[in-house]
Amino acid sequence: MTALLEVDDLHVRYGRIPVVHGISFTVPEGRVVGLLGANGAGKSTTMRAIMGQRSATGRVRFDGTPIDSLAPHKIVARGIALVPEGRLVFKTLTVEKNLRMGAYALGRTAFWQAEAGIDEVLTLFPELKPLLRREAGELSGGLQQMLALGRALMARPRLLVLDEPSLGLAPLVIERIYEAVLLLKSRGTSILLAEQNARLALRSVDYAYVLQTGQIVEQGDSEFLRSSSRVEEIYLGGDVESSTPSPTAS
Ligand SMILES: Nc1ncnc2c1ncn2[C@@H]1O[C@H](COP(=O)(O)OP(=O)(O)OP(=O)(O)O)[C@@H](O)[C@H]1O
Repeated sequence: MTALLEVDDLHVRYGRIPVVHGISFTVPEGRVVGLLGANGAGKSTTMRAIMGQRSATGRVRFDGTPIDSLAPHKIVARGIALVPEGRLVFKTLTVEKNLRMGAYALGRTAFWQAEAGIDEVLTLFPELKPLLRREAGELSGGLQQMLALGRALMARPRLLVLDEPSLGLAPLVIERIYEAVLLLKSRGTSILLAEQNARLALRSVDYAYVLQTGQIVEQGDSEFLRSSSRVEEIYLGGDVESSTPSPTAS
């Protein structure tokens, strides 16, 4: 299968300190690929480097074309959208304006003609519909995460890069976010998903890479990784299968 995203020998430093040490991985078209790893493993740094937000060495190709020397807005325009860790919605703008801002990556006209995209996002997250005129900062963390995901989808990306979408959210909300990931997957959206919570991610990914202190230490399909002692050792100290989040209060 052709790789939509190819990352080859990526190195990233913060000042003099190297934090990503020559990692290589691919995201095939239409697949959900996980970057799993504990806190500080280098997942966000890798995603920021792909998006051109951190300088790095190595090669990043998207749809066969190098993107590693492009400015962030050009990378977005090529068809990659990032949902950053911590959501980062525009808190003082309304929900609707936030969504329109996502379409802005496609040009000024797209900002004003975003109705079809907004309708699609509301199909995915109907909970946002009554909140379109509310300021994003008034929303709960879960709704802000839905909005952040919706805003990224407004750019009609060919690749969605999701950084820890479950972070800090209650189990019921996490279920909703992952339902949406599975729906997007069923529609053929290609996704690169960073998750600290391996048990969650392994329910959605086709294939995943395990990062530990900036290096890939394990990779495989979800079935393989569920039974990997390496994954257990890194995250769980227990059974990957048996610990799915329970649907308690949000
Ligand atoms: N702005 C920064 N300046 C210096 N070091 C940083 C910076 N951001 C991250 N780091 C360091 O880089 C390493 C990788 O961090 P990164 O955020 O990429 O990890 P992560 O796997 O995404 O974890 P998390 O879930 O905490 O975001 C860590 O050691 C972290 O302390």
